[in-house]
Amino acid sequence: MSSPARPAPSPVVLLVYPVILLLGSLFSVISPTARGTRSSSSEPAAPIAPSLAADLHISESPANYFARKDNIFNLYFVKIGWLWLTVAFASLVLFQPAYNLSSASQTQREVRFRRSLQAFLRWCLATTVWYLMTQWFFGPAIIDRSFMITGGKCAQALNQVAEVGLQSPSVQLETMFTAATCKAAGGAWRGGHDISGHVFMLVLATALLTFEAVGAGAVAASPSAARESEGRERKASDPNASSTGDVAADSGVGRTWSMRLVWGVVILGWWMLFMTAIWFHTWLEKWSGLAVALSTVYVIYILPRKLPAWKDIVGIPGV
Ligand SMILES: CCCCCCCCCCCCCCCC(=O)SCCNC(=O)CCNC(=O)[C@H](O)C(C)(C)COP(=O)(O)O
Ligand SMILES: Nc1ncnc2c1ncn2[C@@H]1O[C@H](COP(=O)(O)O)[C@@H](OP(=O)(O)O)[C@H]1O
Repeated sequence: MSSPARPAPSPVVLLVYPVILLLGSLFSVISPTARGTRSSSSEPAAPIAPSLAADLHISESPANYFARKDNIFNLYFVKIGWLWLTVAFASLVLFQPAYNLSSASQTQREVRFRRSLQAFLRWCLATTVWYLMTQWFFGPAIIDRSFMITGGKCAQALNQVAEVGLQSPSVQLETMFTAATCKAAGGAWRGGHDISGHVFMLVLATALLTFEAVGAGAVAASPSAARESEGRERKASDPNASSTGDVAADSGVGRTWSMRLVWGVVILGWWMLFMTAIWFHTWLEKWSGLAVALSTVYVIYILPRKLPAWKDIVGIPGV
């Protein structure tokens, strides 16, 4: 039997994302530093080009540490952001009582096993969308494909190929079909609509962790979970049950630190989203990244509340 529905975050919490983007974009327009950086471009100031940061060589003369592409948080947090999300997500499933199979009754085990499977399924769904959008979609990722479909190309690299007169330029050009290969070849990825991968990934990862953490946290705070931990404490005070006591103590530490890890990733993710909103991309590119991420969140976390058949498959965190 599954537990009764618990308070889950209202979809209204998702408003935090447009608010962050709005504040960041407004700051980028109002702040003399941000405007000064942008106006130093040889490109027209408006509309801000998709490859603005690349064109401005921001990392070479940063107006602000967070405007540098090589800032430590970008390199070791956002650029491997899905790994951070995965570790934080896994820590919830491993250490939160909502999922913990040890010292649980048979019925609790069944509920928790189902919850764990559904949590894994939600992670798989989100990972598949992330992967198709940013890494691979039967070749270049969807973000790269949409950029090219809207007229974007690898500008300088194309010129170089033409100037040097390479024997088979078409072969060269085929390798310029992603932003990464284009930039690696010294080209400029410009001309089309470049959905912000950072906005997409940061919104999806932080929203997902928020929904999961609130769901798991609600179970830990519910009366039935409290009764369980009381039971564990009684066993722990029993000298014949010392090993059970160790498990209870371990899970207490794990539970606390998994939540700290999750909220640490979420808060840093929100901060980096704010930085992206200030220093990178056009308004439209930020909003399109946001729209794709929120649509994914809607399907995985909001739709199951309205569609029982879908809820039976993907579940609701903590239910
Ligand atoms: C039709 C069938 C499709 C099947 C698809 C299945 C997908 C399965 C994928 C399995 C992958 C497992 C992932 C495991 C988790 C990881 O840890 S991946 C390794 C860490 N890598 C990252 O976190 C990369 C994150 N970075 C990005 O996504 C991008 O850099 C960016 C932040 C979006 C920015 O992109 P830029 O190009 O720098 O602008
Ligand atoms: N918050 C941030 N901090 C540093 N660099 C950022 C950033 N947000 C976006 N960028 C950089 O801006 C470019 C476009 O990002 P995206 O399309 O993913 O939103 C990427 O450059 P590189 O691809 O040259 O690293 C990315 O690293």
